[in-house]
Amino acid sequence: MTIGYNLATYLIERDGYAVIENFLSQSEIDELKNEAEKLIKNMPEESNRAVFNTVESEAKQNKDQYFLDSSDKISYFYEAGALGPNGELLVDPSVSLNKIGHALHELNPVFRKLTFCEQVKETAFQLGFQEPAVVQSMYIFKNPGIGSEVIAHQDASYLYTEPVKVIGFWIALEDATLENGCLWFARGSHKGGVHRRYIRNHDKKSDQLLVYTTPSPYYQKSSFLAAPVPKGSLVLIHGQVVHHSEPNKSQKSRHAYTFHIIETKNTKYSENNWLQPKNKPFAKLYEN
Ligand SMILES: O=C(O)CCC(=O)C(=O)O
Ligand SMILES: [Fe+2]
Repeated sequence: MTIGYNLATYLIERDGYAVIENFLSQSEIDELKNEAEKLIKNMPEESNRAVFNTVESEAKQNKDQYFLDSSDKISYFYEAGALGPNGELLVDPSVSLNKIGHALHELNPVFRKLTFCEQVKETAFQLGFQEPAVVQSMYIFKNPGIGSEVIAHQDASYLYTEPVKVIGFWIALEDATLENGCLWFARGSHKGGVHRRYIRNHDKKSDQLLVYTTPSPYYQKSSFLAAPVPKGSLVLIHGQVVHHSEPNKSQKSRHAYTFHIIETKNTKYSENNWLQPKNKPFAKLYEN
């Protein structure tokens, strides 16, 4: 590891994010990428395919029970341009996916092993987590030419606890560059509270199962700094820091594995969050 935990903790407090290079070795990267390839080979039948796009189809996504149901499954989310009206693939399967989620850390042995490894536990411990739980995980593809933008957001809008204590572990499995859609951060934006929330809709007459509490605030492009990182890097993302990524217009993919941990000690996990524990509590990081 090229930066120590004291520095990482300091940077997260100052900027809202920190990069730890060489968090994964090449063989660990290969293991995760090979496993993702196997998952692609097992993709669902046409009739069970869903699109994930944060830009055009907020409303569509809200209606989408598929998203809600993915919390305890290995579900596949496609790029908007990848599927025809009947779920038929319009592009090669290897570049069709936006992401796979949200329970890889529970259900897939390879992703489980990495998520609950000593290095991850040590990182959470150094960041001051006392009883962290892993709540969700995603394999993000950001495929060449088709990988869509992720609009500016705070992770705490989705994974709200009181008080707020959520950290994203975002691990680059390929070099993330300006060209292929690296992360961008509004430095210091984690200090201004949670700007809006994404919650379960209590209006049972509405066909929107999930809603934002307010429209997205306007975030000035000029306040964001790019965070290009080499493969193997861990980017630690404070739950309140505003971040986004551009579409991938390059010829190179930008695979990443990401998961989120919350503090469970002396916090309350919001019952309004889209993601709720089903049948069993969230997996405690130190006990697995
Ligand atoms: O990979 C991306 O482009 C966005 C990921 C993200 O927002 C997250 O992991 O919290
Ligand atoms: Fe995020």
